[in-house]
Amino acid sequence: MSALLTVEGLGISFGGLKAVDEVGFAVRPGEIVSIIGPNGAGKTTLFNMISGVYLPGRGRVTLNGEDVTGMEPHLLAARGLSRTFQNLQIFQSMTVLENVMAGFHLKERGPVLADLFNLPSSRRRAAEAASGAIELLARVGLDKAAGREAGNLSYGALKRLEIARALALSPRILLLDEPAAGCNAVETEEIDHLIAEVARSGVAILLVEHDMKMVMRISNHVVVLDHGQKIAEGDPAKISRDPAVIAAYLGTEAADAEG
Ligand SMILES: Nc1ncnc2c1ncn2[C@@H]1O[C@H](COP(=O)(O)OP(=O)(O)OP(=O)(O)O)[C@@H](O)[C@H]1O
Repeated sequence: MSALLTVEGLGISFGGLKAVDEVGFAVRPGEIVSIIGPNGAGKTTLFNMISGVYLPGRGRVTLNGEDVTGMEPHLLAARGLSRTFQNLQIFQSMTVLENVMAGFHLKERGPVLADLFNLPSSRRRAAEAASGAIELLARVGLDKAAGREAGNLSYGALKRLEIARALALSPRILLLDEPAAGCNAVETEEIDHLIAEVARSGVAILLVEHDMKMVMRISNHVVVLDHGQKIAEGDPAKISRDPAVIAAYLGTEAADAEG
């Protein structure tokens, strides 16, 4: 199957530092691709360039055959690219249902006047968003929590809520920034299953994650960064025995031990 997302020669510098340097890879529909690497390797910066948060200094991002390099996040969302963030961006005082409905409203962007005057078209959209949101909550195992205030959920449930909200945009590709960070083993496994189920439905997944066991369990393909450069890529089995990858991680541990 041809690639949905293609990244070619992508790079950015901050001052004199090449935070990401000439990185390229591709993601196909239904595939789970993970970006790994030691702290400061450039993973989040790469994500930020792909999702329109940073303007790349060099290179190209192609989504479904269209050059989308440097395109703003809402325009990327309209083209089927949705993302979550490392630090949860949930509205804590809103209900679980309202949080997912907010995702639908991002997609719809209905006429403001219709909403202001509470016209039938606006009420219909709200009803559709509510039923769509409940379906999504069932998919992530949170339908019974629909009426609860989001701030009262466990951390793992909040992470799943964030994925539900990203899915409200009906993405073709979902970028997940550390979806299991801060989760215990049971919560991580629930997120594992959810990501695998979303991929099986045909959505491409691009993941940044520190939990190496999770990465090796669920990824079809792994891209390894170190000091902004791609040092390896391949399936999990190949990556786990790649000498350059082992050296990059051991180098970090040695530095940590010295510090
Ligand atoms: N906005 C910025 N301004 C200056 N330097 C930055 C900026 N963002 C990132 N950097 C630097 O770019 C490099 C890559 O950082 P990045 O956060 O992308 O790494 P990472 O692999 O995501 O790390 P971690 O695993 O710790 O999240 C680091 O040296 C970082 O200090």
